[in-house]
Amino acid sequence: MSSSALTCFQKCCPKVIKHYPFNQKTVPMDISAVNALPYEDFVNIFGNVVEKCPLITAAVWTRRPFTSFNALEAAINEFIDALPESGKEGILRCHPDLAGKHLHSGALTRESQEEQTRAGMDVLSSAEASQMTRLNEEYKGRFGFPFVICARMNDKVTILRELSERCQNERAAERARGIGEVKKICRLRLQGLVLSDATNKL
Ligand SMILES: NC(=O)N[C@H]1NC(=O)NC1=O
Repeated sequence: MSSSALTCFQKCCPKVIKHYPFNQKTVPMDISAVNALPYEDFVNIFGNVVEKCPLITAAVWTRRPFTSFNALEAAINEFIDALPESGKEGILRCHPDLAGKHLHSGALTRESQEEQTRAGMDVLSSAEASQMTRLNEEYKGRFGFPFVICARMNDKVTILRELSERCQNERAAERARGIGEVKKICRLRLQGLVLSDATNKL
């Protein structure tokens, strides 16, 4: 972070600054602190609100100033909605499998690791783990992109049920459904970084 931006950010949000660097967990900042961030810091902080898609964050930076948390979220969602279907599928392909090999090897992003662990993906019985692997493969074979669901809004029972049911859908419906889940994941990740609008109007 440049020194002028750091000073500005310190003024805006003194509680957050002690948590620098930002790739670690931080106290949520207010929207004026978000608007004061230079491009590099903005991408460092928000680059993974859509899993492994910092391009989205980089593009959305040009939409500042954001009037509120909801405006920031809306800018991200509008960017996603404007993508061609191939771009939306690309976003889905950036997501790791639920309960996949990377969960146990520690190769997931911090956010994904936390979400999957919270949903109990790391403590599946061997029967559940085999079912998950089989259905994940079936899903990818049918659609050409991985099954995506907001793990923090589900548990292992609902995830397995949804995975099994959604394998039966049409590709376009599943693409739209997966993108809807990406937006839910994004909203929850943003809530960990930015104060919500009740406390946060410009
Ligand atoms: N495949 C998939 O849904 N992955 C994810 N879902 C979620 O909430 N975090 C993820 O990494």
